[in-house]
Amino acid sequence: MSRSAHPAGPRHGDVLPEGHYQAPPADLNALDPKVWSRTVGRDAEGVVTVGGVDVRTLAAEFGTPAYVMDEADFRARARAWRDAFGDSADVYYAGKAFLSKAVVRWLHEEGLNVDVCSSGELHVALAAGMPGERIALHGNNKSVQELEQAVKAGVGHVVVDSFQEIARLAEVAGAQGVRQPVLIRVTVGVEAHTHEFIATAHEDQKFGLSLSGGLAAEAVRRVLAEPSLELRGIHSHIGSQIFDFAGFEVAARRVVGLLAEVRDEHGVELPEVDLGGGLGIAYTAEDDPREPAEIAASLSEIVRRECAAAELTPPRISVEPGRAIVGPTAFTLYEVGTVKALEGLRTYVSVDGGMSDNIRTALYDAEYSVALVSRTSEAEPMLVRVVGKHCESGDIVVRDAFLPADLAPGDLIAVPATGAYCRSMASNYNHALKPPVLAVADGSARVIVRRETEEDLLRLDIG
Ligand SMILES: Cc1ncc(COP(=O)(O)O)c(C=O)c1O
Ligand SMILES: N[C@@H](CCCC[NH3+])C(=O)O
Repeated sequence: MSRSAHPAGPRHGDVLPEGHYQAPPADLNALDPKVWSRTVGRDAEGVVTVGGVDVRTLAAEFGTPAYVMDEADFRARARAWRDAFGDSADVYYAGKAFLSKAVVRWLHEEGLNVDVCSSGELHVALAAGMPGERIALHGNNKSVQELEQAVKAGVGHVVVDSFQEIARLAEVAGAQGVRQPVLIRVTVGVEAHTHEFIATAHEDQKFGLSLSGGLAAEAVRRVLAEPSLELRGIHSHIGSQIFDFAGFEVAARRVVGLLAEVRDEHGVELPEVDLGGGLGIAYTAEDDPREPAEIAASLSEIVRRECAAAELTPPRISVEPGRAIVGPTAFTLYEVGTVKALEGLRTYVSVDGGMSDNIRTALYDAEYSVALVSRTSEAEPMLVRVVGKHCESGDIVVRDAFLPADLAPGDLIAVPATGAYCRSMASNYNHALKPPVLAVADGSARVIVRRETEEDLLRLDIG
């Protein structure tokens, strides 16, 4: 393995091109616990280990790129959410962040529920043994078939999102002779401080029924009029990767406002409120997420206070964290293929994956960090852009970061905090094969989602 330096790459102190980067970290070998999962560390030789297994062994045994998930960390985060809310609330893990049978089993064991938003996710949750009543079904355009499957599975909640869906679900539930519990998804009119594509509570978007426009109140009337539907409560999800709690505060106030209106108009006190997910995690050292206990205390207090003001019995709360549970538990392991220093600009480090295994940088301008993990290095910091191998110049994994200047082909690097919305949003662009997900714990690693193969691609392509 060559260890050539790249003297043309920018150095700390140079006038650097415009970008999102921060100053280089004091120690490039350090692994900031903010962005790396709990069991990550370096062994005596400086190789990064997770769950007691070193990354060189993982790469040799399972290949790269690979998503490496720290099972103990996943379970601990799931438990922390469960314990933070205790028996007074329900925690639904948002399966869209990442769903596999192993993960569903861990959630089941740790006492969490699951939210799904397609028949595919529903199928995986059921196949892994999650009881139907601990599953909630979301979606702004659920098909009749999806509704039929969900009702048949006895899902605990269908979260209805349109007038048409209320009518469709009523028919489906009626046909199966079931009274289906539902929540109504409302848009509370909050401008959440996050990327436009992942904000979901402002008025001008596809999700939910607006409170201010009266659609939510009309949805309540329609659900109450359907004998095959049981209105359990109201659902609000304001967006994703949110740090500013003010949005949740406004959302909770407005949702409780609707509960009071429903009581006044229909004489019914709805027993449940779901405040969705969306809590931010640290992708870089600049991010400061809140602990579940603090979040639980704030949300419960807001709902309690608003209910007291409206003279309502506080409803049972549910929340739907996805990213906040799975995001920090995994990193993506890549092998460096080429290192190209551009005089006066930056150094491009190409890895063996890219936008097909992490679309978030291209899609949301998301920021990530990166570290050399197969060894330590005392070389000076070099400003890099980590890019993939796709036929696309926007194929960027980490826009701006620092890696040691002696980085070379064959080195392993890892991008932390890729547990959420990376494997679940992976694509086959350029007929890339989706990487495996490895679960590592107690000194051993196993494949929980296998790597795709070229046969998989050809099996779909029936000529
Ligand atoms: C309805 C709903 N619940 C929960 C989530 C999970 O969000 P996050 O992974 O940001 O916690 C989402 C995604 O934003 C969502 O749309
Ligand atoms: N996929 C998004 C979040 C959307 C969440 C689902 N409503 C992300 O990667 O951040």
